[in-house]
Amino acid sequence: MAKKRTKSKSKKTTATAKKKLSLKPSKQNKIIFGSLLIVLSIALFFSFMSFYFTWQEDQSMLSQFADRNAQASNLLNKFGASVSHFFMYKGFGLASFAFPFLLAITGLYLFLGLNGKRLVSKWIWGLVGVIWGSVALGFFAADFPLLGGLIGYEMNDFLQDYTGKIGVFLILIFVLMVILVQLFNFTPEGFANFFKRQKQKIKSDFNENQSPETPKESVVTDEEGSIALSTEDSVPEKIDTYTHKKDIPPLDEAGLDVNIPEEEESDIALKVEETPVEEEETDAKAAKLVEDFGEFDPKLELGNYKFPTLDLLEAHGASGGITINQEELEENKNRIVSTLKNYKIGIAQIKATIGPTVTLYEIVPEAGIRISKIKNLEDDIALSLAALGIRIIAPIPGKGTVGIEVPNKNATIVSMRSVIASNKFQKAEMELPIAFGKTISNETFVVDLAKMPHMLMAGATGQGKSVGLNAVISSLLYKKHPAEVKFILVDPKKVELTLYNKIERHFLAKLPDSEEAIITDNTKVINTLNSLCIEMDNRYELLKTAMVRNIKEYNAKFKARKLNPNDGHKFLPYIVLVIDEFADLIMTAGKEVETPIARLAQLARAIGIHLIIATQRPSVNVITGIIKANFPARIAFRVTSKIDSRTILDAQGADQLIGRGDMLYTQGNDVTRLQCAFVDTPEVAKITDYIGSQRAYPEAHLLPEYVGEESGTSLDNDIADRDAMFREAAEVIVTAQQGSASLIQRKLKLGYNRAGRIIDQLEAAGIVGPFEGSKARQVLVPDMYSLDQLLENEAK
Ligand SMILES: Nc1ncnc2c1ncn2[C@@H]1O[C@H](COP(=O)(O)OP(=O)(O)OP(=O)(O)O)[C@@H](O)[C@H]1O
Repeated sequence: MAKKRTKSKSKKTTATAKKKLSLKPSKQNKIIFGSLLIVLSIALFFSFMSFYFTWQEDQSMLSQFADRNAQASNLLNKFGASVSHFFMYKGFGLASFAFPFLLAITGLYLFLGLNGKRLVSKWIWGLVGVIWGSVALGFFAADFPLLGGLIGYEMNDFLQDYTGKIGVFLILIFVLMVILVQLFNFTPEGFANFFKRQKQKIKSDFNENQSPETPKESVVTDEEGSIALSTEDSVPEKIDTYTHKKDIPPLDEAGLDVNIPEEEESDIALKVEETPVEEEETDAKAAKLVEDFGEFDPKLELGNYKFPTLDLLEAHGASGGITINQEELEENKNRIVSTLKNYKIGIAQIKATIGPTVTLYEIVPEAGIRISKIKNLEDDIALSLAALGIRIIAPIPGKGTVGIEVPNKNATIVSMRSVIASNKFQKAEMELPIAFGKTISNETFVVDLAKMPHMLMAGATGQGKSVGLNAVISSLLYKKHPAEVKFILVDPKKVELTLYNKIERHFLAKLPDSEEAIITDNTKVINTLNSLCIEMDNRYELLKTAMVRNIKEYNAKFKARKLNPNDGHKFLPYIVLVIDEFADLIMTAGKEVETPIARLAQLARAIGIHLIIATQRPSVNVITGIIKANFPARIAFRVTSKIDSRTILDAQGADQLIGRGDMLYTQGNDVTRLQCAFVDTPEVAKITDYIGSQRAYPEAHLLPEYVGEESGTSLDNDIADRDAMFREAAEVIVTAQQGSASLIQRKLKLGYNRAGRIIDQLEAAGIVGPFEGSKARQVLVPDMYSLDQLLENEAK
C-alpha cells in the first residue's frame, strides 16, 4: 500500500512538473489573450479616430498623464490621447490604422484557436504597408502633419536628401509593385482581365436595367389587384412609376430578353480563350524549371563516373587482321568448282567474301541448274574440302546467288576491343547497343537490345555462350551510365557471372532482403521474377499517369521536368535480366518460372525490362512454345543435332557451326552468321575492377518487395510471440494508413525480414488486410484510438 501511495504521489509531482514546464499556452489562455487583443484593437481604433478631431486640444494634456484631475477630449481620454499621439503623431500617421487591424486579426486567430503560421506573413506585410503608407503620406507633412506622422516625414525627408522627390516617388512605385506582385499575384494579364470583366459586368448590368424589369412589370400588371395588398414595397413602387400602361410592349421586351443571353454567350466564348493560356502556363512552368535548373540529369549523382577505357581490353593478337592467304582461297575455289562439276553443275561466276572465321563463296550457277541439287551436295562438298562446318545457303536471300560458307584454316579471333572501338558501335544511336561481333563480310555487327526486345541464347557446352553473355554485358557497360541500366544476374552455375559482384552498387539490381546481388539459388529466382512483374506493373502505372507510351518518352518527359517527383515519378533505368542456364531453372522450378517469364516477355518491352536467357539444352521442354513465341531474337552457338537447331532457330544450320563463338543470329526471318566477339575472364575482371573502384550508389538498385505465398500463411495470433516492436509498428501503420513492410523498415529502421514478420503479425491481429500483390495492404484500423482499444481488448 505504502508503495502504491508513494508511486501515485510521484506520478502527481511529475505531472505537475510537466505542466509547469510546458510553454504552450492552454486553450483558455489563448481565448483570454485573444479577447484582450480584440478589445485593445477596438480601443485603439476609436482612439485614433477621435485623435483626428481632438489632437490639438489634447496636446497640453500629454504631459499631465499622471494628474487625475486633468481630462482629455479623446474618446478614450488620456489613454487614447497618449497612445494616439505616440502612433499617429510621432509614429506613422494615418498608416497607423493598420495596427488595430493587425491586432484584431491576431486576437481572432487566438480566440478561434486557428493555426497562427500565416499570421507572421500578415504582420510582415502589414508593417511593410505601414512604412510605405507613412513615407508616401510624408510628402504632405508640411500641410497635414498627421497624415504621414513624424517617422513618415523623417524617412521621406531622408530619402529626398539622396534621391530627390522623383527618386522617392519611383522607389515608392517600385515597392508598391513588389507588394502587388507578392501579395496579390499581380500580372499584366490579370490586370487586363479585371478590366475586361468589369466592362462585361457593366454591360450586363446595363442590359439588365433595360429589360428585366418588364417581365416583373407584366407580373405586376397581371396581378395588380393582389399586389396592392402585398407587403413588398420597393419593386411594385418602381414598376408603377416607370410604365404603368404598357401592357403589351413589355411582353415584346421580354422577347428581347432572348437576345441578351446570346450576347452573354459571346462573352463566355471570350472566357474559353483563357483556358489554353493556362495550359501554356503549366508548360511554361516546366520550361521555367528547365531554364532555372537545366534538364534533369539522372547521371548527376555519379557525375564523376568514368566509362571503362579501351585499354582494359586485349587485342588477342588480331591486330594484323584476317590471316587467310591467296593460296587457301584458290584451293577452296578449285575444290568447289570441281566437286560441282562432278555432279554436272556448271558455274557461271564465283566470288569470295572473307570473314574472320569463315569465307563465303558465292556462286552463280549456269542457267537451268536446280538450286535444290546444289543444296543436296552439302556433304559431298564438305568431304571434298575436308572441312567441318560447311553451310550452304541456297539461295542467299535477296541476292540471287548460292552461298557456300567454308571455315578458314586459321580462324581469327574477333576481339571485344575491336568491336567496341569500331565506328559503328561508338556512334550507335541506340538505347541499349550490343556489339556482338563481326559478320561474314568482316563488318561489326551492332544491334539494339531495346528493339529485340528479349533474347534467347542456346548452344552446346563449351561453344561460347558464356563469352557471348559477357560480350553483351560489357557492350552495355561500355556505353551506358550506371543510372541508365541495371542488371539482374541469375547464375545457377555460381561461377560464370560472379565477377560482376564488384559492380553491384553501380549496375546491379536486387531484392530488398537478399544479401547477394547475383542470384545463384533457384528459389530466389522465382521471387525476383515476381518482383520484376510488380516493377513492370508499377512502371505501366507511371506511364499511364504520365500519358506516354514507352520508357523512352517517359524519361524524356521526366528530364524535361514535366513530371513531378512528388507524384511518384522518377527516372526509370532499363533493367536487363540475364539468366544463364535456363534449362536448370525450368527443371527445378517449372511453371513457377515459366509463367512470370512469359508475362514479362509479353509485356515488358515498352517499360524497359529486357530478358536474356541462355541454355545448353535447347530441347522443347525447356524452350517451350510460349517462351519461343516471345523471344524473337535468338542466337544459336554450335549445337549437336539438327533438331536442336530447329528448336532454337526454326531452321537448321546451328549444327554445322564450328564452335568457339561461331554463331547464328536471327531476329525474325533471315539468319546471319556471326563470329562472336571474344572477351576473356581477366578482361571482364579488369572492367569490373575499373568500375567497382569508382564512387557508387549507397546500395544496389532495389526491386519492389515480393512476399512469397508461403510467408503469408502462418497466421497464428500469439501475443507472447510478437515482435518487441509490434506496437510501434502498428502505430506507424495506423498513423500512415498504409500497410507496407517497407514503411516499417524505414520508420523503425528494421531489416526487411523482421519488418515482413511484423506485417504478418499485424495481419494476424487484424490490423492490416491480406497481401494484395503490388498494392500496399489495406489498413483495417482507422485511428489510434481504435488501435488502443483493439490491443487492450486483446490483452484482457
Ligand atoms: N568468340 C570466341 N572467340 C574465340 N574463342 C571463343 C569464343 N567464344 C568461346 N571461345 C572459346 O571457347 C571456350 C568456351 O567458351 P564458353 O565458356 O563461353 O562456353 P560455354 O558455352 O559457356 O560453355 P558452358 O556451357 O560449359 O559454360 C572459351 O574458353 C574460349 O576458349
